[in-house]
Amino acid sequence: MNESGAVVRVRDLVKEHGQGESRVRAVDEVGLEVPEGQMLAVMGPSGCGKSTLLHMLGGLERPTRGEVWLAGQRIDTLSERALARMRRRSVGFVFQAFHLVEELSATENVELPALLAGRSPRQARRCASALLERVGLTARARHLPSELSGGQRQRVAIARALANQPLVVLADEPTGNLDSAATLDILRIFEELRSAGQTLVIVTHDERVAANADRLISMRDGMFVDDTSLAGSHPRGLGGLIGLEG
Ligand SMILES: Nc1ncnc2c1ncn2[C@@H]1O[C@H](COP(=O)(O)OP(=O)(O)OP(=O)(O)O)[C@@H](O)[C@H]1O
Repeated sequence: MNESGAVVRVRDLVKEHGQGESRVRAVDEVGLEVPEGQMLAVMGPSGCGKSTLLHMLGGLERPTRGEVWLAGQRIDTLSERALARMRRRSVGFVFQAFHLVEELSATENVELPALLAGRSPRQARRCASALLERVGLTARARHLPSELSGGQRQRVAIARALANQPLVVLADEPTGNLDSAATLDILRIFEELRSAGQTLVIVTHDERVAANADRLISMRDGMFVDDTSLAGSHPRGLGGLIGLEG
């Protein structure tokens, strides 16, 4: 956290891809503060710069110009090594295509980031088992990703993103590959995380995902064209959202 109370803070952020004639400004002079515990949804037409923004927030891409701060630490100027360490410890990523390790079971996929962060095998196993229970997948813990449905895979990916108790979860189209029922499961998990005070930034094309957020930013041509608070439009801390076993 910094003095403004923001977990994520960016200033005058610009990202240009390519060179010369083919140069594209994907993010154009953007400023943003995400307070602790906020669930922020980012929407906008394809190619408007949503993923590029998310990647910069999590240190997966460096800005062309501007600053990115995570919990009071400036991250865009870190060395590659320090940046990788920061990502491992402080950011949980969830992608549309899941990106699970196909050779590892659900449990092993969730254990991996905990082990990489230096936890003992026993601690990592305990953490994975608690997280898989949290996303309703205890009964599938030994299954390989290929033996799971899309919704179940994404639930494993969310458990993995939470393994190191990240400062922020960054999700890029988390329901983009899922049917309605699986989308609802993911929404319930995000709601549960929000109630627990987890800071989340979710890039989505899905109105239902956006409607569940505290705040909605609309992007166009690399810029923010709208920033609306949705807090109060739905109750916080909805009970009975567990029971996702399946
Ligand atoms: N590595 C890259 N090299 C060149 N151009 C890129 C690269 N990544 C993104 N772009 C361009 O930057 C712009 C923003 O892309 P970005 O993927 O951030 O958009 P998006 O809003 O996430 O789109 P979508 O909703 O389709 O995922 C696009 O014009 C895209 O073609």
